[in-house]
Amino acid sequence: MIFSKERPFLLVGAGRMGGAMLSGWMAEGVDPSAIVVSDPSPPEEVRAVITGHGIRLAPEPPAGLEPAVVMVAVKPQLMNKVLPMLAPVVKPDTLVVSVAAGTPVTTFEAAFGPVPVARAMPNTPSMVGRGITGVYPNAAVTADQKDTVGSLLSAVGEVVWLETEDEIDLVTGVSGSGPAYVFWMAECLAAAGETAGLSPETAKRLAIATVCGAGELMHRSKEDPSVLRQNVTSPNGTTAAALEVLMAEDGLKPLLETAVAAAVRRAKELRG
Ligand SMILES: NC(=O)C1=CN([C@@H]2O[C@H](COP(=O)(O)OP(=O)(O)OC[C@H]3O[C@@H](n4cnc5c(N)ncnc54)[C@H](O)[C@@H]3O)[C@@H](O)[C@H]2O)C=CC1
Ligand SMILES: O=C(O)[C@@H]1CCC=N1
Repeated sequence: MIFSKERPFLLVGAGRMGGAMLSGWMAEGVDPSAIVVSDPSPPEEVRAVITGHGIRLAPEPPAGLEPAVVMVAVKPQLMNKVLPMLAPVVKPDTLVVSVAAGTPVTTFEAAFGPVPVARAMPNTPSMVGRGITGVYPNAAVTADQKDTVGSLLSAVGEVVWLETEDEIDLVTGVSGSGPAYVFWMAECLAAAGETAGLSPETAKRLAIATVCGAGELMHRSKEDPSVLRQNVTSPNGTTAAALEVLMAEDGLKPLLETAVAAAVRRAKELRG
């Protein structure tokens, strides 16, 4: 890692995403004394992680800090306010990592000069070591810095290096926002079970266990998801009956395509 107590890792914004990664890093044994968090009001559960590990917390980037890495994890709409506050601590060799949807590399270069910038798009399963992050580095990112970003992100899940910055918006639509689609599917499955006549508790329990179990099976199996699907589907059986609805021309596939396209479009709008 290129950061240390003297030249720390500064996390700016420890909310749902920043906090999820921080929790993941603590679980993986990253040195808490090499981390500084700047956030005026982190959520209670993230504050507990910060204080529990004795991580330095400040409402603003502490003056005089010379971070080796700054990770920006605030809302894209706050960039105008946060980047000028960060400018004094970003040194020419500070690696700036942004997880913000939309905000392009040029915004960071305009704020800090020709510094190394890596745009990353993680997701909240990073909290349990099962995230996936797409990363696009600008030309100024050194091999050591790339290694550090790769190690940090792979400590909390998988890493996909991207060839072009435009791909970040696509990653956002698929895996950045994707966990919410899966949670919604679990909610809908539970609601459908309730409509069918199960108690709310049982329907929810069945839906959650099914989504988690199918996810874990897909994770551990070497088979393609389509094979795992076929393994559930007896000819002329119950699954086939349900899949006929989900796989219809106006079924889940076009719906998800429309949903992902909406997320990608929103990511582009957030560029401002
Ligand atoms: N939540 C998610 O699943 C994902 C979020 N992202 C990106 O992460 C960024 C943050 O999103 P969330 O964590 O969901 O939002 P959030 O609202 O949960 O967290 C934002 C944090 O920023 C803090 N903050 C506000 N003003 C600040 C300032 N001046 N200096 C430092 N911190 C400040 C807030 O107190 C809060 O803790 C966004 O840009 C989003 O696009 C990226 C991938 C997934
Ligand atoms: O909803 C959002 O804008 C952020 C980016 C990806 C997930 N959450």
